[in-house]
Amino acid sequence: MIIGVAKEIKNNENRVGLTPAGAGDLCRAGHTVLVEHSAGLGSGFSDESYAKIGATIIADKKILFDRSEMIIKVKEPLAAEYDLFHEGQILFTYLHLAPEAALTKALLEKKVIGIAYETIVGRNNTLPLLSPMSEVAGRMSVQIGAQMLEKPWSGKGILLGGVPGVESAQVVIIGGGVVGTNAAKMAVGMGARVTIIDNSGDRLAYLDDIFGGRVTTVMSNSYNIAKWVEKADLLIGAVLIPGAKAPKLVSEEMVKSMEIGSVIVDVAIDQGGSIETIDRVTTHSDPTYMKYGVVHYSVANMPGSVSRTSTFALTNATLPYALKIANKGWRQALKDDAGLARGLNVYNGQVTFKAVADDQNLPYTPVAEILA
Ligand SMILES: NC(=O)C1=CN([C@@H]2O[C@H](COP(=O)(O)OP(=O)(O)OC[C@H]3O[C@@H](n4cnc5c(N)ncnc54)[C@H](O)[C@@H]3O)[C@@H](O)[C@H]2O)C=CC1
Ligand SMILES: CC(=O)C(=O)O
Repeated sequence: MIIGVAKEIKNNENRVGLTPAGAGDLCRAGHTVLVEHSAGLGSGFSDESYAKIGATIIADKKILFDRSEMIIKVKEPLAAEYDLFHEGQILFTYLHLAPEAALTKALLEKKVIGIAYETIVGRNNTLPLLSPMSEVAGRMSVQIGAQMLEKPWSGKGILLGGVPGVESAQVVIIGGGVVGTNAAKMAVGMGARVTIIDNSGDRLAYLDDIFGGRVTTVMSNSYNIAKWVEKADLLIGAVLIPGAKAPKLVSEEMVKSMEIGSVIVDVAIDQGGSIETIDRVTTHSDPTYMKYGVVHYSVANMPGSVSRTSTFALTNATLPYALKIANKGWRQALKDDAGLARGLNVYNGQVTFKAVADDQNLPYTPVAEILA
């Protein structure tokens, strides 16, 4: 198969879809790997490092897209990229289609085979291609939140861990999955008081166990959320209903109840955001805005700024799937792996992921029908 690794164009998106080692594995399996000129630079990989393992460097983005049977990316395509795709081309990347009507329309019109990293399911119902970036973003959410609480960033001027004789900050995390657990690890490590809110009793029991009483666990309902949002110095949004728009769990009134200079980091922004006052996606170059005196941070590609760590972690997870798709062809690979089949979001002008179809009022075609 001819596989194209495209250079990312999103603001400060420094990751790349494959490391040279990953590209090398695909070349050794007999595939042709085309890498867009300078695609790896943001993650510290030169064109030469890809050329050395047998990949071909392509200077022109359009030629790369025209020649490739499968495009491997990191982020969902932006408007400037829509026209580059062609019918029957496989797109293997994060897609986050539920809140992105224009992108969905473009992929349907182009009849792209869109396999989304974030909806592929692994053993025990895990999300193996989302998890590594959720680990990164969860950890980052606390270091970013800690900085935003500093006065020069319009925060209330408090240190997350406090000091002896002065109380530490209250961190409230809504969603105790991969992002939430990693955020809690960092916040506990920095000495903050930490509360995790989730709607799964099993998950809360697990978190209570692993943190050994160093976090408070709370069942998710609007009463509890309102109570804890009011107390939060740093509020982290980390909920997910796979493939669907994030539920808006924190209302405008709840945000108004927060103290001036408190901080919200809504990691769930890539699925549309879980906080009512998060009304825009921000960028690494302009990451925050103020509403009701509260700092709002809503960057949808947080791991893009710690690109070297993230690119290694992402390729570790995606490569086995990329190899399956390339070796067997997409159809057989999906037939052989029901979890990979859950990644198919669009095919030949049809939406094949139910939550995306429901959120966008579009007709839904089950993957089983496509594979029959
Ligand atoms: N902004 C960024 O750069 C990044 C964003 N993300 C996003 O972060 C979000 C969270 O991802 P993960 O932690 O991997 O998902 P996950 O599936 O591991 O965890 C989600 C948690 O939310 C909980 N949940 C669902 N509905 C809830 C409700 N009504 N109340 C409370 N909890 C609820 C679930 O029980 C689960 O524990 C996703 O939208 C993901 O795409 C991930 C990486 C980077
Ligand atoms: C998960 C995701 O959207 C990201 O890593 O950017």
